Amino acid sequence: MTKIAPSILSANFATLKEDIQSVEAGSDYIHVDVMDGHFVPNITIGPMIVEAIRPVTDRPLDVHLMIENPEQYIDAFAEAGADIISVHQEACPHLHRVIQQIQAHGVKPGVVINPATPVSAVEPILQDVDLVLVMTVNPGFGGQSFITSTLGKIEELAQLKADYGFDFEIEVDGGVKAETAPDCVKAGADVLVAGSAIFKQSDRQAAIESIRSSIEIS
Ligand SMILES: O=C(CO)[C@H](O)[C@H](O)COP(=O)(O)O
Ligand SMILES: [Fe+2]
Repeated sequence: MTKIAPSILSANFATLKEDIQSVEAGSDYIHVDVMDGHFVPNITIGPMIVEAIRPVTDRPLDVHLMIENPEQYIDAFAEAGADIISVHQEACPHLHRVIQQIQAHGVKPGVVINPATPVSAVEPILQDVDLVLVMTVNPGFGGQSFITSTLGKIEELAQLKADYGFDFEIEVDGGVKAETAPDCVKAGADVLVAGSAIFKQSDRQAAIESIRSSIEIS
C-alpha cells in the first residue's frame, strides 16, 4: 500500500508536538525537511528539533537533508533519532561513502535527485539505498507547483526495480496533493510526501483521506 509522509515544513512550529500528533493517524512516516541556507535558499530544522520530536511520535522520522557537506551532520541526525536519512546526489561528490556513514548508524539511507538531475546519476548506488526520493519541485520551500516532467523519472526507477530486483522505496516530494498523487502512484511512487496539502488544511485527517481516496479510485 502507498505510504503517506506529512512534511512538517508546513506545520506550525510553535505547536509542533500537537501538529505531528494531528497527522499520525493515517500517516506512515513523518517527513522532516532540513535546509541550510546554502544548498537551498531557506533555513529550517537542526538535530536538536529532531531530538525534541523523537519522543512525541512512534512514526519513523524521514529526514530529508537539503544541506551542503551532509557528511558533517549525519552523525548528529542519526543520534537525534532519525530513522531514514536522505542526502542529495547534487551535494555528495562521495555519495557511496556518505551512504555507508548513514548505514553505520543502523539508519536507512536514501538518495535524492532534484528535478534537473537524471536517474542515471544515482544508478551506481541503487543497490545500496532503502529510498530514492524524486523531487517533484525544486527544493527549498513548501507550497510549490508539481513539475510534471519528473514523472518519467519515477517510471524509470520503477522499471529499474522490476528489472534488477532492487528493493528501495520510491518517494516523491513537492506539490503532492489529491490532484497530483494519482499520476505519481501510476508512475510507481511508493511514498507520497505532502506538506501544505495536509498541514495547511483545517481538517488534516480529511486531507490525508482525500489523498488516499484519490489514489484508490484513480
Ligand atoms: O522538501 C521539501 C521542499 O524542499 C518539502 O518536503 C516539500 O516541498 C513539501 O511541501 P509541499 O507538499 O507543500 O510541496
Ligand atoms: Fe522534503
